[in-house]
Amino acid sequence: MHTLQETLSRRGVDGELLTLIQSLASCATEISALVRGGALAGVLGATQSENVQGETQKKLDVIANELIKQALQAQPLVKGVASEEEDDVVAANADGRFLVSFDPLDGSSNIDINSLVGTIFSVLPAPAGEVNEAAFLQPGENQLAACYMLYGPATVMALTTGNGTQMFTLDPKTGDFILVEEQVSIPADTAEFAINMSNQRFWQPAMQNYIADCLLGKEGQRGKNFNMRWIAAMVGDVHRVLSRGGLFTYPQDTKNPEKPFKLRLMYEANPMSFLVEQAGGVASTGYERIMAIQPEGIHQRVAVILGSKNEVNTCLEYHR
Ligand SMILES: O=P(O)(O)OC[C@H]1O[C@](O)(COP(=O)(O)O)[C@@H](O)[C@@H]1O
Ligand SMILES: [Mg+2]
Ligand SMILES: [Mg+2]
Repeated sequence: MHTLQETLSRRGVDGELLTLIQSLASCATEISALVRGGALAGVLGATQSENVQGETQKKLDVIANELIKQALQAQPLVKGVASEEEDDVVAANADGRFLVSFDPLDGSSNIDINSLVGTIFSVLPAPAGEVNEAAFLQPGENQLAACYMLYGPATVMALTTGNGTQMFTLDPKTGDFILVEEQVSIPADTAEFAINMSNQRFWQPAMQNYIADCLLGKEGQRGKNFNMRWIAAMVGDVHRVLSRGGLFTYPQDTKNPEKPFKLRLMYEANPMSFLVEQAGGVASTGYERIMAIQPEGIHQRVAVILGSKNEVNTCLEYHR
């Protein structure tokens, strides 16, 4: 049994980064307890407010955001934070070395139906000078660490500091995250895809054709039958991909011409891409590697295709 701290020390992770990751883990432990309390913890339902993206905030979105924001502002190593639920960058400590972007509660539509939700973090180095939006606009390749916590039947954390992807499970008795997998490895081949099929008529031809060929199964040119899953929480879908392989995508669509992409680069696509690549998978928009994108805004959205290497590469061939 190795705790998060023991594991990161043994792996030679920089002591300050280790301290920061422990703060992130503590936030997740608190959110996990609130999620478990459900209606009894007063965390279900919506608020009257909208976030910067025009989405109605759930109570738990706001509670998790405040909890994480306050914990990170109190952490001397953190210079600033950017959150899905904050319009602008929030300054923390001028001497801090790290910038943290986060999705406090991913899978918001699942909260009230007692289904999977999670939290996603991305850690970047803080440049010298003022903390403003420009400081955060670094490609995903610059990430020092990325992790998600999934509040499911068990609370789990997938973490990378750029040397493989590790998986931990929260021990409810001690409150420690315990190492359960030292090197996650996504199988290169899969017969499972994850996409919101209700948007099918709005996809671009490349994705239409790729999914159509998967659906033809054994009789089609792919020559095998595919299974489909959709959790409606990226944390849940990516966790399945890390656990048993698969292809997950939220592609470009024309449903709302002002919003051709759904997932956010800085606190969804980039950290998940880092975790997937470090587990041997691939993460692309269809046309470029997600982690190579030069961001233009903290709430920027991108198309995401990630998961098992050979399957994602097959999907990318349809985009060429
Ligand atoms: O409602 P849809 O179209 O199925 O979208 C589900 C997607 O939206 C998200 O829930 C967006 O994240 P938030 O819940 O943090 O806004 C993803 O986690 C998920 O993959
Ligand atoms: Mg999200
Ligand atoms: Mg969210």
